[in-house]
Amino acid sequence: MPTAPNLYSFDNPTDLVKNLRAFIIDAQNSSLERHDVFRVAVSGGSLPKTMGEALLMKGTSKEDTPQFAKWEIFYADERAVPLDHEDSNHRLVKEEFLDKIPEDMDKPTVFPIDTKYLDDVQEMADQYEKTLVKSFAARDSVRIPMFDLILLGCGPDGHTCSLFPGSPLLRETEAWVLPIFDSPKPPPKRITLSLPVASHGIKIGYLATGAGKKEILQKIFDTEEGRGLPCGLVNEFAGERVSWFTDSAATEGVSFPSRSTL
Ligand SMILES: O=C1O[C@H](COP(=O)(O)O)[C@@H](O)[C@H](O)[C@H]1O
Repeated sequence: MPTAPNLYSFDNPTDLVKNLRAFIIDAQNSSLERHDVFRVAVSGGSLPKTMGEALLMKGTSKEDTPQFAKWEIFYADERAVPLDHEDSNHRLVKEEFLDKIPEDMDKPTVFPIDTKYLDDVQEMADQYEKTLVKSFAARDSVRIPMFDLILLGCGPDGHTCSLFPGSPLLRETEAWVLPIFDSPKPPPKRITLSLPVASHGIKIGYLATGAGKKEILQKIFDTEEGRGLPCGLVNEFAGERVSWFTDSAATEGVSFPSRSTL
């Protein structure tokens, strides 16, 4: 029976960024100790900017510094658009984070979608799953890949990755990566990690800030209905492995207990 997720609520953006950084570096250090690689799945939306700010802060020691040469970055979801398109999650991650890594630091290995398959999202999802199989199954012979860290966002309707409320995709138990042909939020064609994979990280971090997230956080943390939304399901399956990084504007009115230190 998984225990409850951690809900962190910070009074100012600096504290949030510092704590998010500590959370990511801690996940990195234990992964490198365990298997000398750090496999991370990242989302688009509001996450890449804050993730960039957190990771590009100067470290105070080797233990407090990202070892990007050992990082493998995958996408928790991606839109079926060219990599430089304004809707591309990869473009966001590149502009907000990858392009800003100082010259004297190593660069992570990044796995964007193969844009050869923009017109065939089923094939795009299958090919992306093969990319994951190469990195995970070959080394660990696993049934469901376990990322060292999954960084997620929460839409105002409770969607996470590109798993939307009420979607039949939420019932998937076998596939690792799924195609979406008719996303309720544009663009319609996307690929996404399936729910079993998205909730199977050693650590899972959510970023949800601002008054625009207030209603949905209240629903997810305080109501039965919210526990059935995609973000609520990740909370339920992963329990204490999930940590939410939020601010006071987003948690105003949430009864579920929050903390302001890791
Ligand atoms: O469509 C998407 O939205 C979610 C949530 O975005 P946010 O801006 O509300 O944080 C995001 O996590 C996902 O990657 C993206 O494709």
